[in-house]
Amino acid sequence: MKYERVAIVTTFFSLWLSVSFIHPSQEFIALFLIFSFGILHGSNDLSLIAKVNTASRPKHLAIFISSYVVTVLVASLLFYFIPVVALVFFIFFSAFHFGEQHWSASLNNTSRLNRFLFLNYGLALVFMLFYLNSEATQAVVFSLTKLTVPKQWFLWIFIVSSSLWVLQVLLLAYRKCILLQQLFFEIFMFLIFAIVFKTATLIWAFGIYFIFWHSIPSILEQQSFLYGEVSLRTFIIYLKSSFFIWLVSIISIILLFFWLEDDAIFLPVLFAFLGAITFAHSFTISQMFRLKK
Ligand SMILES: CC1=C(/C=C/C(C)=C/C=C/C(C)=C/C=O)C(C)(C)CCC1
Repeated sequence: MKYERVAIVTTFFSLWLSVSFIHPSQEFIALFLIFSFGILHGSNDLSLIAKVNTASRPKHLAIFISSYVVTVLVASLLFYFIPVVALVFFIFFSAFHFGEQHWSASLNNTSRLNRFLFLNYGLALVFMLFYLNSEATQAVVFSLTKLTVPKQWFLWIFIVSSSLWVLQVLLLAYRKCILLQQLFFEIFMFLIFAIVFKTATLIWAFGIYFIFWHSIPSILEQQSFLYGEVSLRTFIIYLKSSFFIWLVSIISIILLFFWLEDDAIFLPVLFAFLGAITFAHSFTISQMFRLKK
């Protein structure tokens, strides 16, 4: 069965969970999924880097790995010293990264226009989530930056970016690069996401998209890129090869949690942590898609 169908059924099931479970349970399931599948999908980057650089010399690989580590360090420092700048970059990178993963089956990532579509799709999705959970988002952003972002900003960025991605897909359909049905399907899915985002709490709403529409498809894509097929056998190889980095990430988050005396800033710090690893991760995944085409 195509994974997309599984994701649709799971999304409806998550919607049912959103109405039947009260807040702490939604938060608990979301954090469990983010820590398991969410962190896992970014834990195999070193194998991807090694595969992307197979043709090159070990020196090239070493430079690539060092720049990965430096990017994570610089991003962490940026979150600590200039959180506003870090957050803006983080949202843009994440939006592009979500869009690229979402459209990877239908569009290549070498065309500038397609890359602009990925960015607008991701921005529309992320800002729809923020707008429909504006108070909770404002609270997390405030703890990170000490700034209150007006709710209207979320709405305007959503309106502009969603109009742009719909227009671009219409253009692609006109040029016969994409079927018009796909546009209807994507708009339909956006409406489903809007219902989910409105019904669930911020973290559960984010978790539903991040896990079922981003992390799991990304793991499947990485399995096929690294080991040539998607099967239980290659999933076990994937698990083994990402286990160490996954464990280090989880231990770091747990240490951070105990180190922070104030529980209220755990969520902002978790997002800053995700942010620090997102820059290098999204770059690695882009390289993977580039090579796959
Ligand atoms: C939901 C949410 C935020 C954004 C989170 C994002 C955009 C996460 C992206 C993670 C990625 C791309 C991980 C790696 O693949 C903010 C702005 C922190 C504020 C409050 C709630």
